[in-house]
Order: sequence, then structure tokens, then C-alpha cells
Amino acid sequence: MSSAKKTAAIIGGGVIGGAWAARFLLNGWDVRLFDPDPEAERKMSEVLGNARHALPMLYEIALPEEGTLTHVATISEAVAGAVYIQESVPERLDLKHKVFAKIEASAAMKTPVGSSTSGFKPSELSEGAKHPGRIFVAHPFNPVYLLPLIEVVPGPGADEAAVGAAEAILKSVGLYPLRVRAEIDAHIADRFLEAVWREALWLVKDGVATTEEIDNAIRYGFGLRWAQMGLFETYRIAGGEAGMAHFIAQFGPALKWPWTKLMDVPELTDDLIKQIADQSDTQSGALTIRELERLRDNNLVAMMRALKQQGAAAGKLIAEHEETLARPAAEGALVRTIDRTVPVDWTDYNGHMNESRYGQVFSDAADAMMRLVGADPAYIESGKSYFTVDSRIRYLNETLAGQRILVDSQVLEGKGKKYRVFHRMKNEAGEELATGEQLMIHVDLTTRRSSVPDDAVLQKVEALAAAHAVLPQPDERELL
Ligand SMILES: NC(=O)C1=CN([C@@H]2O[C@H](COP(=O)(O)OP(=O)(O)OC[C@H]3O[C@@H](n4cnc5c(N)ncnc54)[C@H](O)[C@@H]3O)[C@@H](O)[C@H]2O)C=CC1
Ligand SMILES: C[N+](C)(C)CC(=O)CC(=O)[O-]
Repeated sequence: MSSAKKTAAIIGGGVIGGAWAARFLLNGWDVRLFDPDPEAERKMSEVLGNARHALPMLYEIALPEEGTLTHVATISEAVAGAVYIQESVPERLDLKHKVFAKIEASAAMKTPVGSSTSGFKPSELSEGAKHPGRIFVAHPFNPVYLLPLIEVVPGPGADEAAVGAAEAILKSVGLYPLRVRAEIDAHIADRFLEAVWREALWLVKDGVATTEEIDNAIRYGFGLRWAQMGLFETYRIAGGEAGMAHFIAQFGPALKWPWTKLMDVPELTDDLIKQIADQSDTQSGALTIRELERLRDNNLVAMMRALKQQGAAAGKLIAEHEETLARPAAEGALVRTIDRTVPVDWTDYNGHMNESRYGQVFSDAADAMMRLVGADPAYIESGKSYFTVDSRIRYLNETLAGQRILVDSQVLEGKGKKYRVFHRMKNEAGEELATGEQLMIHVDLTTRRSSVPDDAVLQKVEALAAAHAVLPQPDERELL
């Protein structure tokens, strides 16, 4: 199976390269990774563990079958046959040039080569290259397996076909390529990050705030605003009914006052570094980096799922990506109606999936059974639907965040207005976690009263009921 998968070559598997690899693998790509660090395999497997925990929780459907990761001993092995190449070696131009030369010696001429560089321009990266036009900046945000933004910066002589192909690939793995119109040092987003960071360093150095107080100033306030509306939309609202022009008139003059130390950087003396590192230890030293990553990832997942529910910002993008992953409910003997991961926001104080979420899973399974017989959004729009009038859930085993759950559904009765379905929820090992049953009645949405379904729907319900009647039936004690 995996030989038919597309292959991405990842050169450099540290903080960023490891997470790039995870993003591709979890979206079904094979990955060949080159990193000379003797610890690279361990680090990669830890990052992949965190990514496997987090990324599937963003979706209401299972991601594609995971690709195969191969650690290789040379750049040439990594790039041969790859359709996308991402460079994520340390931020040193001479090193990046050496790596590009090796890539060019073995990769197909047109294969796009993205660089994770935080600051270099594509024209600097591609100096001396044989095919400079296919080298471009693809600047990601940490953790690459969760955050969708990739700043795509082509150089002046860019090969538009290669960059366009790269953007399509990035989108296909759930990323958001933001085309930067002109190359500049540090692209768009790192300009902001550096500005904020400079200010923060001065605030610590001048004894105005600790690292924790600065983080609190961000996370209790403008950080939340930025995550969902960015800067300009937020400020438009801050102008009240008079809007943006009024906002600028009111607050614009302050930009000329000497509040900011924007272009000054405090000297990073040993004392200042120690002061910041000590404060950071006090703030966060009780947790390891992997524990902090897990905490960050769970929070990001919960926030992005909330944005998805609102159809906003990064959440809208995830919903759109999910559409491309959607598969029709597989019809075997039984119908596989649910195949997904339990997200972190579904768990409760007992550390397992809350009982209300079982209701949601079985409700989603019933929706899938409706779509299967043609009671789909268009049918509902035409004024007909099914309502659940009775249901039962049996809780058999604990289900935890990050676990994959599968539901197989069976029609118990399908006649006239009645559509009765039974579901078994299992984990990947096949252990039964819960069962659910619903009696649905067909309804005319104009009168809100029961009615007989359209012929096409009724025929499908009856055919499915007949096919499922010959299968083993649930035990009497499992039923309503
Ligand atoms: N850390 C961050 O927050 C972000 C970093 N970036 C960019 O990503 C790139 C990589 O940064 P990090 O992952 O943070 O650094 P890192 O130090 O965590 O990882 C770099 C990796 O490259 C490997 N390496 C060194 N020489 C190599 C070579 N010749 N061939 C292949 N691998 C080699 C190292 O062994 C190391 O594992 C940089 O260009 C950086 O600017 C971009 C976005 C965010
Ligand atoms: C600190 N940094 C410049 C390497 C940060 C980035 O490039 C993006 C990010 O993930 O913050």
C-alpha cells in the first residue's frame, strides 16, 4: 500500500523538521528524513508521538493511513524520488547553501524545495544554485503539525510552476500557504514576533515585568484576540461604530510617542540571559519540554476546535481540510459510520470521554445512516427528515482522549415511518466500548408531524433493513 504513497524528503529533523515530517506522515505521505544527529531517531519518535496524540483530535474523521518514516544516511537518498523537499537545518546561510547543493545533485530538476528559514530571503538562499527558481521560503510555525500557517516566499526568478505545485501540496496536508508578495528579511510574521520579543526583553531588563507577567499580559488579553481576528479586524472593532478611521485618529498619534524601544535590543549580557532563564525556570521548570509541548498541543487543539465550531480563522481551514478527507460510509456487512479520534475537549474530570459525548458519537452515526439512505442535507432542505424519538446507550468501557474509535451500525427495523438503528463502538483493538440504539421516525418538517418518507428513501431503508436482518442480531439485553 505505502509504495503508492507520495514521498516528502525532510532535511534536518530538529524542532521544525521533525514536526514537518509528522505533518506529512499523519496525512498519509511517506517521509525520508536526513539528519546527522545521532539522537535524531529518538527525537523524531518523541515528536511524532506528540503529533499522533494531537493532530487527529482536530478532525471528526480519521486521517489517512499513516505513511512510512525512513531515516536515511545521506541527502541524496532522502531526495531521490521525492515530490516535495523541505529543508530545516540550522539558521546559517553557508550551511543551507551546502545542503541545497547536495539536494540539487540528486533531486529531480523540477521538485520544489522549500526552506523553513525564519529570516533569509529566497534570493539569498538560492545564490549559486543550478535551479534557483524552485528554491523558495516555506516558513512554518511551531508546532508545524498543528499550526497551519506557512509563509511562502518565492524569489525574484521563481519557477511559478514549482512554487504553485508546492502550494497545492501544502494545502493537501492541511496547511495554509500565505503567499508573501515581495521578499524581505524575516517575511511577515517574524517581524511581529521580533518586535514583541524586543519589547519583552526590555521589560524584563528594566525590571518592569517578569517572564510570567509578560506571558500573562499576552494570554489573558490580546493573544486571544489575535488568534481569532488578527490585528486589523480587532482594531476596527476597537474604533467602535466610527470604525477604523476613528481608531487611527485616536490612537495613531501615540505611535510617535517614545513608548516603544522597537529598534533597540538590550545587550544580551550573561546577567540578562541568566535573569531571563532563572525567571523562566521558576515559571515553567517543573515540566519537561515534552510535557510543555503536550500541554501546549492540548490547548491549541481545544482552541482550534472551538474556532472550527464557529467556522472562524484556523478552525475554518481545518473544517475545509476535513471535507477533502471525507469518505462515504463504508458498506460491508455492517456500515462503518464513525472512524475518528477522541478529542481532548471531550474528556471530563474522570479523565475519560464524558457520557454526553457518547450521545454525540451515536448521533453522528445516526446522521451517517440517514445520509446512506438519501436523507441527506438536500433532502432535509426539501422539508423532510428523521427525528429520534427513543434511544439507549450502554457504557461498557472507558474511552480516553487521543484514542481512535470505530462505530459499526446495523438497521434493526426499516418500515414505513420507522428507522431503527443499532451501533457498536469499539477501539482499534476491537474491544467493545459502548453500544447505542435509536428509534427514528420520519417527519414532515413543515407540519412537524410524522410522515412516510419519499419512495427513494423508503426503498433504501427497506433494502438495508432486509440485508441486515440476516446478520447476527444484538442480544435482547442490549436493546431498548
Ligand atoms: N524553532 C522554531 O521556532 C522555528 C525555526 N524555524 C527555522 O527552521 C530551521 C530549523 O530550526 P530548528 O528546527 O529550530 O533547529 P534545530 O536545531 O532544532 O534543528 C536543526 C536540525 O538540523 C540538523 N542538521 C544540522 N546540519 C545538518 C545537515 N547538514 N543536514 C541535515 N540536517 C542537519 C541538526 O542535527 C538538527 O537536528 C531554521 O532555519 C529556523 O530558522 C522556522 C520556524 C520556527
Ligand atoms: C523564533 N523564530 C524566529 C524561530 C520563530 C519562528 O520563525 C516562527 C515561530 O514558530 O514562532
